[in-house]
This record gives sequence, structure tokens and C-alpha cells, in this order.
Amino acid sequence: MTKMASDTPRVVIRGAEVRLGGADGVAVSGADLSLRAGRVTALLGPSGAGKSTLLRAIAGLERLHAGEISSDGTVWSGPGVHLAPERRRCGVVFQDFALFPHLTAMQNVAFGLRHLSSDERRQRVVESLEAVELTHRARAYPHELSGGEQQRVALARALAPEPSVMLLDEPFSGLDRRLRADLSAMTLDVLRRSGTASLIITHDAEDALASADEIALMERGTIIQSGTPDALYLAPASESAARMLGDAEAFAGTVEGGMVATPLGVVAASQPDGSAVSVLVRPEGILVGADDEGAAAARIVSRRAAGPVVVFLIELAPGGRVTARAPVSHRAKAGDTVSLSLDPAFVSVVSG
Ligand SMILES: Nc1ncnc2c1ncn2[C@@H]1O[C@H](COP(=O)(O)OP(=O)(O)OP(=O)(O)O)[C@@H](O)[C@H]1O
Repeated sequence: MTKMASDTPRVVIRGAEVRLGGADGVAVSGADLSLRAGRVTALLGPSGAGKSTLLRAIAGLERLHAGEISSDGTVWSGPGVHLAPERRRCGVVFQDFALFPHLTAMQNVAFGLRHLSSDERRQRVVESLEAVELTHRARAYPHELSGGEQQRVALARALAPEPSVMLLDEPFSGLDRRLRADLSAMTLDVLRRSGTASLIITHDAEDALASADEIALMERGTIIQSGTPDALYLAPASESAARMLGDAEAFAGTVEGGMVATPLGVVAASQPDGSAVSVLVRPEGILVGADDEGAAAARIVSRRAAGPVVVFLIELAPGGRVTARAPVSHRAKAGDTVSLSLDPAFVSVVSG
């Protein structure tokens, strides 16, 4: 049942627009996104950004007013086309997943497989419950299962018909933190091995950075950036993209001679001279050195250890404060005068 990941997109969304509740209620606007087989894409963005609406549009539960959604060359939604949800090879696990209470775990999983022969159906149910490690609970009813086990049955049920794409809307938000971490790791593993293309809504940027294959950032109805977690963390396309994935300092400046000046030193910029830009720096990119080393003199206001890292709040000589993050072994302490420099790997220059 293991299938290879592929670079060819399984689902392609182009210029998707969804209007809800009247002309100005545009929930999704010009959204572009590709989902690949065997890969998990985390969809991240503030409340009201349009994440659930985009998922519902892919599932066929909302109509597109413009744009197109297609899968393996078949148009699911587009001008004059709207394939019914049951005709899309789309598995869905929503937050308030509901198992049928009067059916056992295996009957729940078998529910969507009525088109198969009974032998094939039995085989598929066994495989799906095996994938979520629940064969020993096959005959249990939902009320006899824990919350995490119920969620695993819901996942098995959605995967059993072998969908092209799996859509998960914050599937773990109702569970406690510890269970959520375990279940999230297992779910992503099962999704990857199934070979389906997965899109999972989350509010947890750290979790997305640590576990997703790709991240799509959504804001005001549109996908503002998508790519691998590393690429998005290190090279955000805008200040708001940067902040969706963690802390960042932003310095406004103007490009002169291919460079832009910041209070922490000068950095190279690819924008034309005279452009107004914003220099974005991750806390790991602010290097705290001895007093005589770097470019900018500064004073440490506070030092806070947080597990393997230490977070410095630093006051710059010309005024203003920045946050730097270093390994916990870093010796600088509150009150020290230090000099700061930039690690270019954690710096990106975006149009201001
Ligand atoms: N049925 C509806 N009728 C009218 N407007 C709606 C409807 N459902 C959602 N909206 C609006 O559409 C926009 C996008 O909502 P959506 O639920 O897709 O956002 P979201 O990113 O999933 O948010 P959250 O993270 O809070 O779940 C919001 O402005 C919301 O108020």
C-alpha cells in the first residue's frame, strides 16, 4: 500500500475565488496552491483568512465564483463545472469528526466502501485499521473508544476509499497537548505512506515547521506564500509571512548601491536602487558578540533560558530593542555591553 511521493501535482488550485453571503463577502480570492502525492501541506493563517472555505471548495462543498480546481487533469470546479462532492476522490476529516455511534470501528470504516465486493471491502477495512494501529479495537463502538482512538478511526474511514487528496480541518484541536503531538505524528506518517496528497489546517506554526512537507500561508483569502518549511522560515516573502512562522525583526530602509543599511549592519539587496524595502531578520540571525567584535554596540536588557536556547532582549545604542536567540551555552548576561552582527542566512530583504 506504500506509494511514492511524486513531484507532479495531484491537485492544482488556480485563482480560486469563493464568495459567501453576498458580493463583498469574498472568503477566498485568487488562491493558488498545488498539492503533491505523498506530501503533507500545512495550511496556516489567522482566523478568518479563508482556510476552511478553501478546504470546503476543494471538497466540493462550496462553489467557485472564479478560478479552477483540478485533479490529475480532471476539472473538479471551474467555469460551468462543479463536480458533486461524492464524485471527487476527496477524503475529509473535520474538527468535529463524527463516527456513526451505532456502528463498530470496522463498520464505520466499511461505510464508504459499499461499491467494492465484500472480499475487497474486508481487505481494505483491515488495511486501513492496521495503518492506524487499531485492528485490536475493530469491534468496539465509538463510545468505547478514547478521543484519540475515535480520531484514528475517522482517519482510517477517510483513507479507506483511497482518495487522491485528504483534507483535514484542525483534526486534533479538541485533544490535549500530549495526545495531540502523538496523534499528529502518527497521522502524518499514515498520510504520507498512503500516497495521498494531504492538506491540513493548523494554527500551530511550530508544529507545521517541524512536521509538514510544505507550508501554505493564507491571509485575507489568498495564499501569500508556499514552499518547504525551511524555505519559508529563512526566506519569507513579506513581513506578515515572516510573522506567521515565528518571531522576526523588521527594519525599514532604502536600497543604495545594491545595499541597505540597518541598525545591525549593511545587507545586500536585489531590488533596484531607491526601492523602499524591509529587512527581515530571524532572532537566530542576530549574532551577539563581545563588545569589540561586531558592527553595532548594544546592551543586554534581559536573558531568558528556554530549553536548548537562550533569548536575549537587547537595547540598541541608537534606540529600539531587538530579540536574539542563541544556544543556551552563550555566556552573555543582562547588563553586558555587546556588539551585534547579522547572519545572512537568516536575513531576507522584501519590498517595503
Ligand atoms: N457561511 C458564511 N457566510 C458568510 N461568511 C462566511 C461564512 N463562513 C465563513 N464566512 C467568512 O468567510 C471568511 C473566511 O472564513 P473561514 O472560516 O474560511 O476562515 P478560517 O481561515 O478557516 O478561519 P478560522 O481559523 O477561524 O477557522 C471569514 O471572514 C468568515 O467570516
